Amino acid sequence: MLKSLWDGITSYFRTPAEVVIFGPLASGKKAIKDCIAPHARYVPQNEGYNQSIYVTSDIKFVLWSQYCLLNSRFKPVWEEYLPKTPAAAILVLDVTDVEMWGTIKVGLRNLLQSDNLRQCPVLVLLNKEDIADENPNDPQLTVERVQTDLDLVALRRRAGVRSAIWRVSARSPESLKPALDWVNECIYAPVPARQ
Ligand SMILES: Nc1nc2c(ncn2[C@@H]2O[C@H](COP(=O)(O)OP(=O)(O)OP(=O)(O)O)[C@@H](O)[C@H]2O)c(=O)[nH]1
Repeated sequence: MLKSLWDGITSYFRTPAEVVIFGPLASGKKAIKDCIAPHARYVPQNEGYNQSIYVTSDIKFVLWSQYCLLNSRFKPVWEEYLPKTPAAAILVLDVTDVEMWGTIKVGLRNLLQSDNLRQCPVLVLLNKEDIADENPNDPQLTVERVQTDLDLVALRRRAGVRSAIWRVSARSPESLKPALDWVNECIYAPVPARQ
């Protein structure tokens, strides 16, 4: 009883870890957030930039849609509105949206290399694998292609950050288990990034 009261008090004063979930429109960011933290509370925002915030007692989720990600002229916006030192960044892509990929990959690579995200762990989720599996002959993104186009290996080597990439489905919580373990580890057992 005393311990849970103490845990409650300390979590009230603790600064929540910030997790950025970003990606193109309708790729499944909210669905993924709902799998990670179904009871997180929505915090209404006054300003736009397609940002939504949800909080639990120890994590603040910042969800960003495509609007600002496509073009590096929005760099001042990323720099101002993205958390400065997020505990983890989760890029959610629709694995079936190959057409969109050609347009957004450069913007996303630049964003990952921005000062805000360059040194934080990056998890890429190729979401909606259930649809891709039902239509195996339709074009779909591969782990290798996304990894290469985003230069994830180079990013990891340069900044010493952790990165991972998985195909998942927000409709199948089992497929998300390794990804969620990874996020937990980033938040609760962080490895300091190289300067
Ligand atoms: N089949 C399938 N549908 C999914 C999956 N994930 C999300 N969806 C659906 O895709 C649509 C968009 O999902 P959201 O979670 O709202 O996507 P979002 O990226 O938060 O959307 P915006 O905030 O509008 O950019 C919804 O109809 C979801 O039910 C998935 O893994 N499989």
